[in-house]
Amino acid sequence: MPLKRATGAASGTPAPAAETVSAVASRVYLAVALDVPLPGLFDYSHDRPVPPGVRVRVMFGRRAMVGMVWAVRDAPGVAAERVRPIEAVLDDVPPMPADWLRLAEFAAHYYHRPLGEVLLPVLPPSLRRPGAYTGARSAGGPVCRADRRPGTSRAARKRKGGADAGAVDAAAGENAAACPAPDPARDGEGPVLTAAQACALEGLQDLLAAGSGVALLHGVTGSGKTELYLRLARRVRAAGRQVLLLVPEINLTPQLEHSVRARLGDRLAVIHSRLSEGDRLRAWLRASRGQADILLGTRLALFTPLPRLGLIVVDEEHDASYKQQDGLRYSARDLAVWRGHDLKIPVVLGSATPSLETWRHAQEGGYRLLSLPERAQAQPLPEIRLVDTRRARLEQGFTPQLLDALEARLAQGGQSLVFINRRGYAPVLRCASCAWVSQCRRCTAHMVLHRPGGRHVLQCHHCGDAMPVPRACPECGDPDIQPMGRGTQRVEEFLAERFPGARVLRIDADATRLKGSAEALFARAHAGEADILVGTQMVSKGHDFARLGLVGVLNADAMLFSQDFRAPERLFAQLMQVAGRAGRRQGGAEVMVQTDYPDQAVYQALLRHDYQRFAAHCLEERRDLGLPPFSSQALLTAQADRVRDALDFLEAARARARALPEAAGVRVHDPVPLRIVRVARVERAQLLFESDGRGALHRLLRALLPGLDELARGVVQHWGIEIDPQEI
Ligand SMILES: Nc1ncnc2c1ncn2[C@@H]1O[C@H](COP(=O)(O)OP(=O)(O)OP(=O)(O)O)[C@@H](O)[C@H]1O
Ligand SMILES: [Zn+2]
Repeated sequence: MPLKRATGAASGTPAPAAETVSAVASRVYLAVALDVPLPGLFDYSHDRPVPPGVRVRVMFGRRAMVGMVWAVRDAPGVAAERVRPIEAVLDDVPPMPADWLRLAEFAAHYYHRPLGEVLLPVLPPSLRRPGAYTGARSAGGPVCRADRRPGTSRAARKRKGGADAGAVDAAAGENAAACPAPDPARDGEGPVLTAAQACALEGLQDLLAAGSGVALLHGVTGSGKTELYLRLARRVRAAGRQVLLLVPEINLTPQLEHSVRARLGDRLAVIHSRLSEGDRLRAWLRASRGQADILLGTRLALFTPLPRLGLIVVDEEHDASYKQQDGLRYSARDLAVWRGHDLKIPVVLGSATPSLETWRHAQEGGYRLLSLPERAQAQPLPEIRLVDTRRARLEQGFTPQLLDALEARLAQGGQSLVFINRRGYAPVLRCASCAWVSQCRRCTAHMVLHRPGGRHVLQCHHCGDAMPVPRACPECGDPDIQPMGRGTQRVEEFLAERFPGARVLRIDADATRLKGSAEALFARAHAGEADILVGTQMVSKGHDFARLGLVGVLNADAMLFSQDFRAPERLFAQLMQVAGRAGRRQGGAEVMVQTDYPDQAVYQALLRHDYQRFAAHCLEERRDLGLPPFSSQALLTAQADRVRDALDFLEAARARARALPEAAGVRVHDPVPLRIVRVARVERAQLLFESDGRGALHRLLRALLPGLDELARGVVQHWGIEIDPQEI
């Protein structure tokens, strides 16, 4: 949050243009939300009322911006002659619906952010650019262009015997009769359900019949959760309602999109951040006009208006990707539960390894627990082995046992996956004579060695800085500088050398940077065009690889000794998920986890595939320590040139918080520097607030936050607040 936040009055409207002053008397005042880092709403005037949820173009200072009308006011919050008129009412889409406005209002309130920072950034980019709107609908502009895409023009729809644009728009209302009945030919498709699936489906149908409530579908990997989502979606659609299906990763959308299309037809829209602006707008319009029955997407799809919404499904609900990590730091899972509650519609959370927050709700009866304890195709869960690396002779990080297992799979023509959650070639470069290491100039982090296409470069994963690899040690001149440790690229190189006949395919953030490349790589993996996959967490979840029989895990111990209290929970989930990719169609699958610490509780629970015991153990520990889900947390973060300043600011904030009457029942910890204290030359620190009850925490923040700008001025560059932080 920048420092220049207007304090006090909600109105921060800049000085008026001279010609507006005389017109003031006959005007209506509008409270407009703008995406600027200032609290409150901004007053503008117009010659007639504009309903809430309509976008308007306004001048803010000298900048033209798109804002959203929040309310019509009787009188402005500042002197009437200072209020500027709006420039235009953007009527290319109907006003945002009331339930959408409630969701945004809740998010702004709960995450302690200005309304404008929620309402506008969640819209498709073309609806927020002041230059994009070109007058009335018929005059063109992005919405009009999106509507005229080849094949969906009015004429094309007429040719297909479909409705014209007006009729399709009408379907956007509550009018269920306007959506075609599901194609009966598709209805019978799909496998015969297993007994557990049938039982869970019954439970889910009860939820639909009841009209609302949250269910946790706890199903082991490969238990056929997706099948149940599809069946449920079909029922909801048959009742004329829409379904919102959330997935954590963009890369999981093609697989699910394919299943949805095959089973439910084409009234589907897909939204994620890698779409082109045009495609994103088109999908948003189809969903918000009610022309799509199913909306499939990543976290940002949660904020799509859906006029007939009847069900929300959050797949892999435990996944950290549901948490937005910048701007409005919201949890799409938590907001999905809120939206379901607000609309009185059911919400289904699915996972093999539910978050402890969700698990606790299910244990205490707040959520309905439905279980799929076995795999759908009668395959057993893969056998897990811990390979002790303490006395092993390692070859490039691989134990002989893992190499033998890879060789055996290759001989059988099976597919294997080597999982290492570290991209690049090697995490650091080191000089053998003077112990120089490749340090980022701008961050307290090492520069990672990368080898794109055989070239060597050093790259910082925190600030993006890159530089060529020095020919010799910059400190002592010794040419013997060596990569230490390994990442996916080095593993790929080693395996290709070690198993010359094998097709080795690496899938990580670097290999999938170009648009469409992820889809192509996953398609090759699914088609069995690779013998050994090398991948990061990107490959570890959700994918239904048919031939994968062996999973080898390198470097799992890196997460064991993290300071973060959620580290064991995350490690366990990650290992269960990656293990779950193996043996989904044939038996005899195995998972080998290399570790120096085979006795650790997390590995012992993994051996037994025992989520429940592990969860019970973690919850007990959390209860004893007063950690979430038994308490609520918020993090105040500060960024400054020097960490001392960030800490001083947080110390002052802490003193002020403790002096407030609202501090009763809230634990305010000591400010601490972040583990990676400097990123891009900015130093960072944080202060943790914790309380047994959510209410007390939020009351304290509401009393404290408005005064912090004053404390921050001249001391820190930015401060921010994060509610329910996932990383501490
Ligand atoms: N009743 C069934 N009979 C036969 N096959 C089924 C049945 N239900 C699901 N399947 C198949 O089982 C496989 C695993 O199902 P699915 O991918 O839905 O599992 P999942 O529970 O979502 O797993 P994960 O948590 O690993 O994502 C899929 O190939 C699916 O087509
Ligand atoms: Zn850096």
